Amino acid sequence: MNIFEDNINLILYVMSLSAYDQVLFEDISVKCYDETFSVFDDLTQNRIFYNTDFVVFFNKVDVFDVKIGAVPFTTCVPSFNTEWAHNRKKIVGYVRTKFETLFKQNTEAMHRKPTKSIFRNTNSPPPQRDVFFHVTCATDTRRMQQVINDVQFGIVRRQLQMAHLA
Ligand SMILES: Nc1nc2c(ncn2[C@@H]2O[C@H](COP(=O)(O)OP(=O)(O)OP(=O)(O)O)[C@@H](O)[C@H]2O)c(=O)[nH]1
Repeated sequence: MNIFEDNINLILYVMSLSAYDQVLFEDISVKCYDETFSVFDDLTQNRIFYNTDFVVFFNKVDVFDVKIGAVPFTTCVPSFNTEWAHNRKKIVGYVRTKFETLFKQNTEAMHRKPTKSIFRNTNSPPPQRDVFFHVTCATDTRRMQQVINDVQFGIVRRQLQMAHLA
């Protein structure tokens, strides 16, 4: 990954909620969900993003809703409670917890081990960042506009808070 800026405020991370039973086109030995968690893990470990907020979109929920009626989530996670294997709320909760756990672990690791910024010759201050989640259907443009507005509002509010103006 090549990054030439160190003042990135926000990363929009889009994952396909409906891909729980799919594997990568380029490598059929890798499950799409494993890849999405792994890339998020890499990004949130990267010290360049020590002050960067993340917004995770659980996208393609419309496709997910149709699929989950027929294909249980245990296809992806065999240990998942079979009673909830068709339950969107429980599944989204599970996926969200996975993302939150990675984010928390990696943020705490940055707190424990401050290192020199690669851009400035100073120690990085403790990370001040957060993660937010939205369940989306990108093709529903009206609803997406509301989500984007919420995200923009969140960015402005957070910048004001960091400047102690809100
Ligand atoms: N039904 C539905 N289609 C979507 C949604 N988001 C994206 N798509 C469609 O999925 C296709 C692939 O979208 P891209 O933006 O190219 O995403 P990609 O990551 O390159 O491709 P995929 O791995 O297939 O998602 C396009 O036809 C999009 O219109 C969604 O939330 N619901």
